[in-house]
Amino acid sequence: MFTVRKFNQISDIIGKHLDQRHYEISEDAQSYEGILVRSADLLSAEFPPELVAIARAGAGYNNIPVDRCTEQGIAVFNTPGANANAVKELVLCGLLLAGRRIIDANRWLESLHEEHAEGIEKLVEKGKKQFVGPELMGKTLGVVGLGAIGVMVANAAVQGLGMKVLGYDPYLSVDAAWHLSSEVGRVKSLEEIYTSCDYITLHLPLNDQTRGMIGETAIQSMKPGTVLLNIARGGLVSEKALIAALESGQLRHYVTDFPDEGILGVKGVIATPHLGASTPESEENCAEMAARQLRAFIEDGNIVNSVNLPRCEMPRMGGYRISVINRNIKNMVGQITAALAESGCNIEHMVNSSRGEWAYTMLDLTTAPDQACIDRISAIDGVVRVRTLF
Ligand SMILES: NC(=O)c1ccc[n+]([C@@H]2O[C@H](COP(=O)([O-])OP(=O)(O)OC[C@H]3O[C@@H](n4cnc5c(N)ncnc54)[C@H](O)[C@@H]3O)[C@@H](O)[C@H]2O)c1
Ligand SMILES: O=C(O)CC[C@@H](O)C(=O)O
Repeated sequence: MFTVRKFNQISDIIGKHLDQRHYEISEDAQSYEGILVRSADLLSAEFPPELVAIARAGAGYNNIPVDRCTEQGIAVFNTPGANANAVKELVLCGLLLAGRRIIDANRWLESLHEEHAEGIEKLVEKGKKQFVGPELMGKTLGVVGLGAIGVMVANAAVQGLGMKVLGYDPYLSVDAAWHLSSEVGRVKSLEEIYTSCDYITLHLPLNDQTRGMIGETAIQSMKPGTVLLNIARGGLVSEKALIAALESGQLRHYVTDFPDEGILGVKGVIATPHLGASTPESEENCAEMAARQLRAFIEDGNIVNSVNLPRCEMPRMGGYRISVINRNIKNMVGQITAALAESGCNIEHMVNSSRGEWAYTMLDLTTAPDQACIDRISAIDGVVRVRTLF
């Protein structure tokens, strides 16, 4: 029996993969092997020694202390693409809201309704000229980050809205490149996005490299009246520079899913309360993918879509499986296999993968290793976690 601690409301579909006979899903357990989380902040959380994996039901994982997890031998997973369509739709909505001044017009209508009991139709026709707003067709959209969401937004804007689209992503994956429409122009610098786009939308992770990337210099190099959309993470944009730019008209609108007390009420801000992934479809997709990955790792040691460990899968073909997380330094596999030989264990199957500074090995053994054998492997310099999976 395993315990999984849930840190947010997560779709009940997780029960399909983490069934009651083998898993207890708890909101307050103190000892647990797995975590399921959405946006809860775990950055300063203390983890129990039994914890082996955290699955983030979503794309961004800046709420998880990934480096600390790796040092403690905890695998971190996310669910790339599982909520991309929901976010794409919110971005398209943001483009339309900002382009056509729909929010201001709606507010005005509500005030008319409060002030006038009748004659609204005449007032509507007279007052509508204040809300003339440009069409999107023919305008240029810059997409920063061409991952699961960025590609969908870029394709929808170029193919469905008739916009010109420029995309920037220095780390574009082969998979994303395959899915990107050939009508989307790829640029090599952010400056090209800033200087040539009417609308700019951000779809990249928040990390030490990207925090505050949209600051005064970036905003000042944009076209006057640019609309900036940020459904990715609030920290990508410097609030001080943003507010000054909205006040001066350098930015016409800031469409964001990450409002706070600093920007709410500022003219030109169109905000939603972190609704990007809040559709039944994406909540289910994310929960299902997160639960499936958690189970594959807890029970079989298999790793798919981890953000800190290499992809590594080996089908179960019998035997006694152990898994090892270690630093990616020389002679680790040699030392692990030597420790097994010393304990009289025969290896039937083995797989080893590395990713940057870390490596992962799974070994299926003919006989169950005893505790002395596990201790011997754990004692190898660079090994941070050894698990028995039988
Ligand atoms: N508002 C929401 O509810 C919501 C929902 C999903 C995702 N998000 C946010 O959107 C982000 C993107 O999600 P995704 O599913 O497309 O992720 P993804 O991993 O598929 O794509 C991210 C892309 O950003 C690119 N990138 C990384 N650093 C970059 C840089 N410095 N400049 C340009 N591109 C860079 C990567 O190469 C990758 O292609 C997430 O990290 C998350 O923060 C928000
Ligand atoms: O869980 C959510 O509602 C938001 C998820 C979103 O921020 C993400 O990064 O995928």
